[in-house]
Formats: sequence, structure tokens, C-alpha cells
Amino acid sequence: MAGKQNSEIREELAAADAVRPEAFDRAICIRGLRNQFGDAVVHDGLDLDVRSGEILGVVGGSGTGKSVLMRSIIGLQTPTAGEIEVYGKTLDTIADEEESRDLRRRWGVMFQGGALFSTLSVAENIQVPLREFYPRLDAKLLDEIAAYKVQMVGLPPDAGPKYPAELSGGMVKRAGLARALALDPALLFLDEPTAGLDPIGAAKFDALIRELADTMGLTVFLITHDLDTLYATCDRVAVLAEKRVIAVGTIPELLATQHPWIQDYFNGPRGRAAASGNQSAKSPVLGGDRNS
Ligand SMILES: Nc1ncnc2c1ncn2[C@@H]1O[C@H](COP(=O)(O)OP(=O)(O)OP(=O)(O)O)[C@@H](O)[C@H]1O
Repeated sequence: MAGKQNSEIREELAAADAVRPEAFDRAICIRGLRNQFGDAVVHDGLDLDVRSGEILGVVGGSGTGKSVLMRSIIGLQTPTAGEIEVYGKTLDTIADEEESRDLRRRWGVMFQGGALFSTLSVAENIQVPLREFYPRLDAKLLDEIAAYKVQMVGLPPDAGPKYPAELSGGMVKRAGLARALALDPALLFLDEPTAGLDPIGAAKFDALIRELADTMGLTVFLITHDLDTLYATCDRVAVLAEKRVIAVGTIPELLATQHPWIQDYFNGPRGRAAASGNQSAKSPVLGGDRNS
């Protein structure tokens, strides 16, 4: 019976491909975005394209609206004005609930700090989006998928039954990533994934993101303050300042611009240290101590 249900679900999935990410050169297209809270204008005339298959780093000073931008894209924040398309669809104008669900299951989100449910085990956390989108999946398959995701992010198998409070900071991040990957998304949003990790743990996490993105063909929207992460993982970087994206490109391209914030950011002492560290450790080592 369970097998029949699961095969039916797979057939439904194949049939319900209203959104086909592989058909789009640009995963995300934003034009004229404005976000305003009371008198405070956070974004004004913000344009940004995220290319399919790239890891795009998003940087900017504190309060420049990186998280608000991410929340706007995934529909948690209704913009004051402007247009946001994800795989050619605009979330707030999709009338059909099925189509909206189809779009939302194409992305996974890892919020700042992991945002795991503290009363659920790691495996149960991973199963939350699966239960939401596929309520008829049976318990055995849910457990199998959770175990696979645990392995995929480099957690030991015994991490599945553990609760977030029993995990190290690095393991919490990996569990958050596993949950974000639960639905096999095409698009992954990461909000400061390495914040709070020690440099070795952060480097391992960077390598994990790069490896997963390459093997799964993911498009990644990655908010970070971590210069090492930019050098280790990102194909391009978008810079938020002056209420919009002032520049987007590879790090060498950004370095060629004369904008003072960009120069301070990449050519300041930390930027130079990250650049030289990137030269001497081009490919951080995967694996090793999986507790970090
Ligand atoms: N729901 C809200 N209501 C009012 N103001 C908000 C709301 N959400 C965000 N803001 C404001 O929008 C601005 C941008 O916030 P956001 O969290 O996007 O910044 P950020 O660039 O991600 O900052 P950080 O790097 O410090 O995380 C801040 O001034 C914040 O106080």
C-alpha cells in the first residue's frame, strides 16, 4: 500500500512540473524593487539577476537590507513596489495555489542561525518541509530521505535522532542545510551560513556548499559578511549599498571598480587577508572532524 502511494506521488510530481528550472538562464530577476518600513526606505530601484547555476554572494553593510531582499524573493516580505520573478513566475501574482506550491518547492532556505525547531530531532526537522509538501509520504520513506540528507551534509548517522541542543554549532548549521535541501531544491538561499563558526568549521562549511552546489547543479543566493566564504565559494558577488545593488560581478571585476565601499571592503586588511588565504588554500579539505 505504502509503495503504491509513493509511486503515485512520484507520478504526481513528474506530472506537476509547471516550473522547470532548467529552462531558465536566470533563476531570479528583480527589477525596480522598493521596500519601505514607515519612513525608512531600505531598497529603492533595486535591480538584480541571479544566473542559473551560480553561487551569488550578497554583501553589504549591516542594515543595507540583505535579509529583507531574501525575504522579498521567497514571499515572506511584500515589497512596496517592483517586480521579482523566480523561474519566470511572480509569486504574489500567481493565482493558482498549486502553481504557487510548485514554485515554492523549488527552493530551500537556511535562515540565520539554522532556525531549527528545538523540540524536534534533526530527522524530524528535515521532514518538516517534506510533510508540508507531500503529506501522503509514509513514515518509512520520510525516515529514509532524512537519513540520506543527514549523510549528504556530512553529519554522522547518529545525528538524526538528536535534538538541536545536543549539537555543536557546526552540526546545527549542517542540520539547517539538510532541512533546506529536503525537497531537492534547484535554488538555495543561505543567510550568513558561516556566522558563529570557528575558521576551520567555516572553511569546511564553505567547501560543503561549493561541493553540493556543483554536484546538485544548485543556484545559490548566499548572504554573508565572511570574506573567506566569498573567495572560497562564490562565482559572483552583488554589493548592496545606497538602497540598491551598486555592483555585481566576480571579485576581480568588483576590485576594478572605484566605489569607496567596495574598495574598503575588499582591499581593507581583512579583504587582503582573505585574498591571500584564498591563494594559499584554494581548495579547503572536506570531511575530517564532522563535529565542527
Ligand atoms: N519587518 C520590519 N519592520 C521594520 N523594519 C524592518 C523590518 N525588517 C527589516 N527592517 C529594517 O530593514 C533594514 C534592513 O534590515 P536587514 O535585516 O535586511 O539588514 P541586513 O543587511 O540583513 O543586516 P545585517 O547584515 O545586520 O544582518 C534594517 O534597518 C531593519 O531594521
